[in-house]
Amino acid sequence: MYKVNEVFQTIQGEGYYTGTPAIFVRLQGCPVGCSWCDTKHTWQIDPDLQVTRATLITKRADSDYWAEMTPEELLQLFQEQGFQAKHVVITGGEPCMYDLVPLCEALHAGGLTTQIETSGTFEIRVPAASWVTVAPKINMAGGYAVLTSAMQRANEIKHPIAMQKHIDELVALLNHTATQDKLIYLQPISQQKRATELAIATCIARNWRLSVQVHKYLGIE
Ligand SMILES: C[S@@+](CC[C@H](N)C(=O)[O-])C[C@H]1O[C@@H](n2cnc3c(N)ncnc32)[C@H](O)[C@@H]1O
Ligand SMILES: Nc1nc2[nH]cc(C(=O)O)c2c(=O)[nH]1
Ligand code: SF4
Ligand SMILES: [Mg+2]
Repeated sequence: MYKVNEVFQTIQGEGYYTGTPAIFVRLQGCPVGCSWCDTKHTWQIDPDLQVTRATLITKRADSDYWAEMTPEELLQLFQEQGFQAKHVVITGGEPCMYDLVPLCEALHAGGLTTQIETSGTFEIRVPAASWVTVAPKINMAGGYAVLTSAMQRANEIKHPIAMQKHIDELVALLNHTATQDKLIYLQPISQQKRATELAIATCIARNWRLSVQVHKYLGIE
C-alpha cells in the first residue's frame, strides 16, 4: 500500500525528461523540511486526512489529504482516467520513504517506464530499470552515507539553487562521491531572477545543464 497525495497526467517540467508526457504519482510524507519546498502539503501524514480512492481522483488543487493505493489500483486508475502517457514519475513528498520496487515492477509489467524524484535522504529501493533523479538535500536529515549511495545510483543530479553557497555545496558533494559521469542540472529555486542568472552562468562555466520547471512558466500541473 502506498499513501498517495495525487495522480495526474502532464508534461515532465524538470530535468532530463523535460517535455515528456508523464503520469505523476505524488506520495504523501516528507520529513526533510526544505524551506523553499513547493509541495509542503505533502509533508504530514495526518490519519484524519485519509480519504477514499474515489475522493482522491476528484482532487483539483493542492491539498494535504491522501488515499492508500496498491500498485494494481494505481494501474487501474490510469486506465479509468484514460491516461496516454507511457512514463510515470513517482514524486512526493519523499517517495523513497517507501519501498518502490513493487510499484515500479508493476508499472514496468504494464508497459510503462518509471522515474523517481528523490532528495537522497533515504535508501533508494527501485528496480535497475527505473530512472533516478536525485535532488540532493545537503546538510538535511538522512546522513552522508545515505546521500553518497543515492548520488551513485542517480541517473541525473538536479540541484535546486538560489545562491553561490548552494553551488559550492554541490561541488563539494560531487568531489566526495565520485559522480563524474552523471548528468548535472541546476534548477533555480522558485523562478527567482537572480537564481536563474546564477544558474545560467554556472551551467555555461561548468558545462552543466539548466532545468527551469517549465510547468510553472506554462501554468500547468
Ligand atoms: C517537491 S520535490 C519531491 C521529491 C523529493 N522530495 C525531492 O526533493 O527530490 C520535487 C523536485 O522539486 C524541487 N523543488 C521543490 N521546491 C522547489 C522550488 N521552490 N524551486 C525549485 N525546485 C523545487 C525539489 O528539489 C525536487 O527536485
Ligand atoms: N509538470 C511537472 N513536472 C514536474 N517534475 C517534477 C515535479 C515534482 O513535483 O516532483 C513536477 C511537477 O509537479 N509537475
Ligand atoms: S525533500 Fe523534497 S518534498 Fe521534502 S521538503 Fe525537500 S523539496 Fe520538499
Ligand atoms: Mg512540483
